[in-house]
Amino acid sequence: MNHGMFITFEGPEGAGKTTVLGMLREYLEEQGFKVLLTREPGGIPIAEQIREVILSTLNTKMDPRTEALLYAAARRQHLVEKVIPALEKGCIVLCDRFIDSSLAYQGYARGLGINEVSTINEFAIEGLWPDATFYYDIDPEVGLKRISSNSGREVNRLDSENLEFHHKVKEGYMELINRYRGRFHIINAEKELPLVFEQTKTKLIDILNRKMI
Ligand SMILES: Nc1ncnc2c1ncn2[C@@H]1O[C@H](COP(=O)(O)OP(=O)(O)OP(=O)(O)O)[C@@H](O)[C@H]1O
Ligand SMILES: Cc1cn([C@H]2C[C@H](O)[C@@H](COP(=O)(O)O)O2)c(=O)[nH]c1=O
Repeated sequence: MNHGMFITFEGPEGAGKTTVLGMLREYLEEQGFKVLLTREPGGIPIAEQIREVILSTLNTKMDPRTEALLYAAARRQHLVEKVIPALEKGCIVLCDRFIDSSLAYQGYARGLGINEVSTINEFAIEGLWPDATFYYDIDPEVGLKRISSNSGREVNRLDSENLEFHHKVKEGYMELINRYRGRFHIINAEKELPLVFEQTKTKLIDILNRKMI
């Protein structure tokens, strides 16, 4: 099997992941790599429908465990239908959020417990942890300001949580970075976009070179 690389991108709201990912895809394709850029929750019709249910601002009564299970269900379908086939074709899969979002948002910030949320997600991913994860480090207030000044960006149910929740999300990520030291690569996302992109690109090239040795 010609196995590609699975790279995930994480961070608080408005950190710049989606913006950098678009630039990264263009750069990697220019270098001749086969790339799949996708996102969670979503990336395929079933998971995009689950995304609508989770993120609709109308669904204010959603129980935290229901929320965690829906993210895990969307993850499972997206992996089976899209991510695994692309990896089998040797693609570099760039995924905007993955399991660490569930661990930080549902496990830590919602208070369900990182270990508990990890258990349901291990059932969903069957051992397919990312090869590497980029964490875009930003003060949640700065990220939320970026989102509110972007008129094209809808504010979803999770964005609308209070500031305390968003600070907890960041704390949750700090826990994960301690837990999975070798996998995480931290990028200062408060810098200017060209610098954020350059730092990501340099680290990613290093990761790809090490894999090819
Ligand atoms: N380094 C940067 N400096 C200033 N603004 C930025 C930077 N990177 C991205 N932005 C802007 O911030 C906003 C949010 O960026 P983006 O959608 O890429 O973030 P995100 O991490 O994907 O957010 P979310 O996970 O909440 O969807 C956009 O308007 C984008 O143009
Ligand atoms: C995968 C995943 C996501 N979330 C949250 C994080 C964001 O608030 C939204 C997704 O919106 P984005 O604009 O695509 O970043 O969902 C979560 O709480 N748990 C997860 O597993």
